Amino acid sequence: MEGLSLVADSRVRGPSPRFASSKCGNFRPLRGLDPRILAHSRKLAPLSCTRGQEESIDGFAGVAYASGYLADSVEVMEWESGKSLDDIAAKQGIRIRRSPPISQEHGESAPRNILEKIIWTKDLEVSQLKNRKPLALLNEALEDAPPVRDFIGALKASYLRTGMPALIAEVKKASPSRGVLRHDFDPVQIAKAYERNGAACLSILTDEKYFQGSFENLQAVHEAGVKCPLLCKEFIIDPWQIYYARLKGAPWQIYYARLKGADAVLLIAGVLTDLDIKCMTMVCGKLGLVALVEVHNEMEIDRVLNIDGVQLIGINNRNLETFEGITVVGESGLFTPEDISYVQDAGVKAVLVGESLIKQSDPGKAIAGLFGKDISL
Ligand SMILES: O=P(O)(O)OC[C@@H](O)[C@@H](O)c1c[nH]c2ccccc12
Repeated sequence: MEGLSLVADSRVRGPSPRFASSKCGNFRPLRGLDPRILAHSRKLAPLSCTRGQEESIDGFAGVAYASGYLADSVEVMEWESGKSLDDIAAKQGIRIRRSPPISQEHGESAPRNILEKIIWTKDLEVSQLKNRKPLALLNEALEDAPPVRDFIGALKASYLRTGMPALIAEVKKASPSRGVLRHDFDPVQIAKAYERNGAACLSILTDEKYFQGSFENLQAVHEAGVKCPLLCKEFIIDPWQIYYARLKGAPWQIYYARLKGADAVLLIAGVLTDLDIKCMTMVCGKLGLVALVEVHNEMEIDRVLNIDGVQLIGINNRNLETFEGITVVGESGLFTPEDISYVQDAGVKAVLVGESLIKQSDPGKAIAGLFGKDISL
């Protein structure tokens, strides 16, 4: 994220009764991995989902719920026993509400911080896009999707080659906190410059409203023949978005052009519950994508380390510890070779950098400045 400031204003509070009342059917079919809503949106039987019934759920749900341990997870059981979703999220330290409370008396109606604001916008966007491109279509189109590239493999190879943290260079036009970072923004040109100058992977912002990114940028970079694996930098709140990231386009276009997709997606632990992350990681695995799971504090680190299948963690605070078997990415606010050494000494094997590169007149050449040496050789 843009840093801790995004969530700094959040206060721990009790669950909003919005979801408590959702037991009575008063909820919107937008919540990403809530099984009841998933079932609702796909016109399937609601979640008294036993293992036998999961067989009848195809596509995403077939991945996420085919596994008994998910259906039997504490979160699902809590949900079934009437606990509100906000309550479950709050217990995990998540203070971001997925959408505005239904009425004032059910909680503050204004977003508490910029991250919450972004998520509320995303919630609406996804619901609209979902109607236009239903999951079933995307799932079908996956058969023609191009092969994915090995995101973690590229990071490891770069680290071994240079002895320095591998660089995930971010193609980022703007951010809510910094405004427009670069006016003459040509995503393909920047991506190619990053690649030429030693980036191991690229991160492409796809959020339009707050970061002025787009899925078209992702598509354009891939189609331009950039070989670096691509991270789709999106606020994922719904597994549908993972399919969309992978396909990078409307499913019908698949029949006309062989589109190439993202190789990795971002999952933000400050927004997603453990079950969300578990399910989405499974979906990623099924689609051949890697999930970069982003954490902001120790509680999130603890949560994520307890989730099976997480291979890549992005961390913004600097109290890094050793995470065996997991590649740690140091994210955000890196400007100098000293910053790179600092996170390297703390144990990261990769860094994710946007602003300090994108603002330079030549973002590609800026890589050598950031690392204190040419890492393209
Ligand atoms: O521009 P910076 O400070 O180098 O940060 C890059 C990247 O870490 C940041 O853009 C980011 C990290 N996590 C995110 C989630 C969504 C959008 C953006 C982000």
